[in-house]
Amino acid sequence: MNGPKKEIPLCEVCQQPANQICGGCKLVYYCSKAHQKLGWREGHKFKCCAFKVQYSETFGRHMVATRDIKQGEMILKEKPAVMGPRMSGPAHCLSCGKKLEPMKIKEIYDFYKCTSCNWPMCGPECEKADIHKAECKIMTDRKYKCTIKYEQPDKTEAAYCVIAPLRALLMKDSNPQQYENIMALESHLEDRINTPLYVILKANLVTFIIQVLGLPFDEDSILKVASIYDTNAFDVRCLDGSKRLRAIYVTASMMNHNCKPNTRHIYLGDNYNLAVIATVPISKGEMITLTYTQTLLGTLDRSKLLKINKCFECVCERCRDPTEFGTYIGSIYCSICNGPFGNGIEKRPMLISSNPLDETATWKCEKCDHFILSRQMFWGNNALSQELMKIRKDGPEKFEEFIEKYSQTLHPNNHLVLQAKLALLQIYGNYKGYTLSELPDHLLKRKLDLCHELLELADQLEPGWSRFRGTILLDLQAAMVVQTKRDYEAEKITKEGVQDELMESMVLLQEAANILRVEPEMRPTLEAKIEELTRFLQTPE
Ligand SMILES: C[S@@+](CC[C@H](N)C(=O)[O-])C[C@H]1O[C@@H](n2cnc3c(N)ncnc32)[C@H](O)[C@@H]1O
Repeated sequence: MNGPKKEIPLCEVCQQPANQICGGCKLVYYCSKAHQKLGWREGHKFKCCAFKVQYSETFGRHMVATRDIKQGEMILKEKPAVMGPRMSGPAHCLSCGKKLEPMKIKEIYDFYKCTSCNWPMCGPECEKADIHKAECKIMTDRKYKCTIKYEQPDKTEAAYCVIAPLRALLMKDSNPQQYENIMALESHLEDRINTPLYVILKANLVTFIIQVLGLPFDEDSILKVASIYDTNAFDVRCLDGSKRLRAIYVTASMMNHNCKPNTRHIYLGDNYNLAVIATVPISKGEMITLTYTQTLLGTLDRSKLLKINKCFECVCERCRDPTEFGTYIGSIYCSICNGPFGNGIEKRPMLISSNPLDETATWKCEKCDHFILSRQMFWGNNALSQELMKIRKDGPEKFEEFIEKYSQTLHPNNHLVLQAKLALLQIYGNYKGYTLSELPDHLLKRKLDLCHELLELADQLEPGWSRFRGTILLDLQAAMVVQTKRDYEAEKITKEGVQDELMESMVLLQEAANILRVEPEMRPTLEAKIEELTRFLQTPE
């Protein structure tokens, strides 16, 4: 594994190498105390540390803006306190987290293994990486050898569940202050202790730490660490999805959830530093929030996930609104109003929850007396999501069929329809045989319509500079450029018309670039697109 490149920080004031970090925001450096004072007077006092942590009975600890925060501002940048593989999954390298492929060793296929503890790794460099040293020594000293071997592609290995907690526990000696910080995070162990997962962890994780490794921890501390991960860890992702890690960021852990969040987060560099970015302007005193779940789920599903995974009941504005800001994302059409007697002219009435904060509440028609029980809604949702999950993502037909098949029940913004539309958005314009230049006119129009529909929804549920809006804008402008070219070739628009439409695309592209350019891996794509469109604007032929 190549070690991360070390960038030398530069002084905010004189741009010379600097070694003093601002203690408030930990984002900027100075070469001296004098320049720190100067930098503060010259404006850093308005930018520094935009939040504080407060406590309330309802929300526990939570982050609040200490000043007005601008859209797109980086509120926090933080190193992971501890990082490890997810609970289970196919074989991954314990050092860099990369998914492993087997190789042929003495006529059989297997992974490269650490020569000391036998855990699958990328190779000798990862085996020697700092992150793996302490755990490797303990396992080796206790003569423990990992038994994972290649059997079939993508076989899920449950053994990974011990590594992340072990790393946190080992910090008690190696970094006691950070260990204390981690142990002071919310755990919800009391809520989880009797769940099937924790019964299993009691058997294997606790046994591994105490009996196999002989470490001096009690059952409670071991399970508490596992539960702290479950409550606070971020699922670290890399763009190509080849790494499966989770990490705890102590300060970012203070961010509470909201179903219409005002931040998004990204991971920077090989060290997976977390950066939190304001997606909308945040006023002084407002809570700084992120989403712990997916915004494109209805309230029934979101609240179920939050209850199971994060042990709380969300009562945010969206959860209290039976229409979810007028999107009706969790609703279905009323089968009576829309049945054989529906006139098809008026807005078709929907079933909405009679009390969205109560998952057992009935779902009632907005117009007539028809209602269904919440469990019927759950069953319906479950059955259709199972059906949707089974659709292979190798072509658009089955997704289009799904939308058509349920069009009398599921309205265009229903969350199940939205999942199908998101899949279509990826296929149209990207998949082989469906690239933008290959799309026939009617499918190019379909792609444009999908972008507009999803953008409208994003404006309600993930407004501003969310990644969701950024990627749809990027998709939309690319499709618009192709449409413009076709319209010009078909002599549907004049040269002036081309210029107008391309300018419109450029505006969208600029907005997408504003949103996405903080993500280092997006920069080359954005630059190439801007250059291409600029060239095209100058010489449309
Ligand atoms: C990552 S922690 C956030 C910090 C936490 N509030 C604390 O005091 O340590 C996640 C936990 O915070 C609480 N929490 C987060 N968002 C919440 C919300 N919107 N309403 C109520 N509790 C929330 C839940 O207990 C959740 O499991």
